[in-house]
Amino acid sequence: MTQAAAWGRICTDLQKSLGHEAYKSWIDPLVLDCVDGSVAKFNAPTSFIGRWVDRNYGSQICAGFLKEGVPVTKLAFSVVRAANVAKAAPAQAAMPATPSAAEDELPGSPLDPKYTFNSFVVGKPNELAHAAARRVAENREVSFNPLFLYGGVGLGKTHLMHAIAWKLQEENPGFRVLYLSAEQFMYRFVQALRFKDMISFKELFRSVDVLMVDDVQFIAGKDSTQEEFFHTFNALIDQNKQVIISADRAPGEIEGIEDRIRSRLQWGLVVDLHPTDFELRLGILQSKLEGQLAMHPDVQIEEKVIDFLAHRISTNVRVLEGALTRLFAFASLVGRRIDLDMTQECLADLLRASQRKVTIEEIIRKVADHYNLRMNDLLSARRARAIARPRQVAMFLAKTLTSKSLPEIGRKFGGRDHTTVIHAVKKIEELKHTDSQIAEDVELLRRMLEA
Ligand SMILES: Nc1ncnc2c1ncn2[C@@H]1O[C@H](COP(=O)(O)OP(=O)(O)OP(=O)(O)O)[C@@H](O)[C@H]1O
Repeated sequence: MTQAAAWGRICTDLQKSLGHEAYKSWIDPLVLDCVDGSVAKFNAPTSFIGRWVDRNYGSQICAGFLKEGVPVTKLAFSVVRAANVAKAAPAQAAMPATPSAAEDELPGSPLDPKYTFNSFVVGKPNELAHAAARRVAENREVSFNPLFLYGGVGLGKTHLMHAIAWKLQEENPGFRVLYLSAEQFMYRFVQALRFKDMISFKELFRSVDVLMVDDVQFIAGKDSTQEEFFHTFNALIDQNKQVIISADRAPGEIEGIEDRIRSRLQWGLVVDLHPTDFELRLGILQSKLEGQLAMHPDVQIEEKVIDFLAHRISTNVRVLEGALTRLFAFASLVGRRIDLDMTQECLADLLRASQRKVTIEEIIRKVADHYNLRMNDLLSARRARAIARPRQVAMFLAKTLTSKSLPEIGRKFGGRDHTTVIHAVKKIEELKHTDSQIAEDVELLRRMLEA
């Protein structure tokens, strides 16, 4: 089987799962160059498209390759400008030029049809950001200007931005809504400078009804781009045109931007998307599960897997989504039902990476609380069983839940020798099999510490 044929079939699946619009905007412009080891190398018309695909569809594409028997774990993108893409296409016969051409005509970034308010799951951590986004999208009156949305990686900023853009266009046909990344803003600006076309650039950006700039932290440290952005921003706000900005941190925390810009960004409403909680992750997984089940009707999944994922993968929603995609691709490939064993086997790397880092201090505190002791008791030289046993439990947990060496653990427990730690670990290993109370205590503490 050739790589091109495999990629062709992956494209067919992607077209079905993403829908025509998203496929045309993001996947169609890519050309598979080759698969080199575990890396699939693509040519893309812009680095933005490459990064977007990697972030949003990377795990789905890797899962597609896996299903085709090609163990790809990473994607790499080289920028090949529109005119050269077709020439540089050994693996894909015909390369439609539409998206790159379209990109030249339209200054905005394409919107993903999947990112709507309907598909956005609301929970406590994002309810304010969601409410503000809806208000701006549904109200004709400009209420907060600018609306500044910020939050950590993969928490749904871009999803909300696209949802606003879709809603604005739906409610106000003919409205000029311009959505683009800060990187694209810079790219347009540099092009305008290069081709001495600043007048058209300024006219274009000042003629929109709504300007939406994603990932604005990108312009930090880029002085001329900032300057131009500031003028565009001011001109639009002065005309009472809505401006919506997103970033990975609050305006006050973006280093490398001028104070006047920072203060202007804070004029309107600044809202953040907090890290997800268990309930929100569960809700998101359940909504994404429907899509996976529709795509893989042959695959069955045990309900507790969803709970397990929501519990264990708390880093960000993109990783959570990627985990589900990978599980379904794997299950469909091997024809097995998704249960906890398969989940742990298939997602071992993700689960390891998202495991919370537990510190020895936390362990000592939790164990002391659990046995109604003071932390100092565990660090002391006292040998009474009521203190020595909990101390051994704490040492055992320090060895199994952290990557600290035996001497380091000994030092943290009141300067003990590493042989004392070895003895404690062995003792608790034994007692776990013979003393059900100890086994229960260790399990309970482990869960509390890893939660
Ligand atoms: N509340 C939510 N409901 C449904 N899907 C969500 C939610 N939050 C995030 N997602 C999904 O998680 C993925 C990542 O979200 P998105 O790209 O919007 O994150 P981001 O905050 O813009 O990340 P980055 O900081 O990397 O730019 C997307 O597929 C998005 O649909």
